[in-house]
Amino acid sequence: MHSPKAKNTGRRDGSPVLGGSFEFVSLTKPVNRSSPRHLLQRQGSDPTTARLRASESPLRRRGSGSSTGSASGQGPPEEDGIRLNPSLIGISLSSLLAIDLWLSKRLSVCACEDSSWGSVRPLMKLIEVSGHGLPWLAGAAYSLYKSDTAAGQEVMLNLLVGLLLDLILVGIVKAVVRRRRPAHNQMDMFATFSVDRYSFPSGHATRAAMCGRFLLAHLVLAAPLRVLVLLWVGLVGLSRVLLGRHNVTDVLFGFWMGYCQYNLVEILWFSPQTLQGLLGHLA
Ligand SMILES: CC(C)=CCC/C(C)=C/COP(=O)(O)O
Repeated sequence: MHSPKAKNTGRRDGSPVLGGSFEFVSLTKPVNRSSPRHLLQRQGSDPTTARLRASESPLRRRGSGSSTGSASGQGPPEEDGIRLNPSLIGISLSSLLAIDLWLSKRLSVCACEDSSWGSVRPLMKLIEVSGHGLPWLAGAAYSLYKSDTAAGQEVMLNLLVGLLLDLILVGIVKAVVRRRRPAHNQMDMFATFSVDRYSFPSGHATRAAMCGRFLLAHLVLAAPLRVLVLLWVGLVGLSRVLLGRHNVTDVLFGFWMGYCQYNLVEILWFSPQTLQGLLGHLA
């Protein structure tokens, strides 16, 4: 009788031949072997997923010098064994990541002057400046200084608070997640912080979403101007991907985060009384 563990008579590349005997691999227990076949399974049988894991995983990037066990012939460590169990969430996440990378690469048509839409790059960079933190901070501070009504000062002060909060929160998430910017990005942005070498989430997208909501809620704008604000928010997000600065998920998460940040600004809202109290404490 054939044993399920009978010698593999598959092809040289490790794939089984129809009619030959098959080896059964436990999906519930880590396999402690390091044959090329199992290494392939560990990377994901789909070559795209395998490549993605190698290029995306921070563990692999940061710990390239660390032993995975397989290279030293000791077999994969426990952690790798766990990856053998393909959960639905795991598969969905890697598929989403694969689509994200593929789509982002396809859409990065202004990543450099030689790209297919390279001539539009200056316009995209102009949109980038319109969503940069510096002009927004300077604009809000100037408006606060120039405003001669209490209501105007209150709104501008809270916009300033929101912008600072945005810089801090985005900085924290970028430093924690540490997702590198796409390889095709040219790092030629002006005035960046060190965390801005990371791409998740897009700071421009969070700012655009938060400021967009802020403007719509606190400025009395005619309908065409409201549409323009929404259009600007969308264009800032799109330009991040077209310029090759971000992957699509960086921008989508950025929009969501910026949307939530506005809620936080509303919760923290500084009234003139709170402000006077704070200033009184400081004086
Ligand atoms: C120097 C100041 C005040 C802000 C930096 C703004 C900036 C360059 C953010 C990076 O945005 P992305 O994450 O969208 O590339």
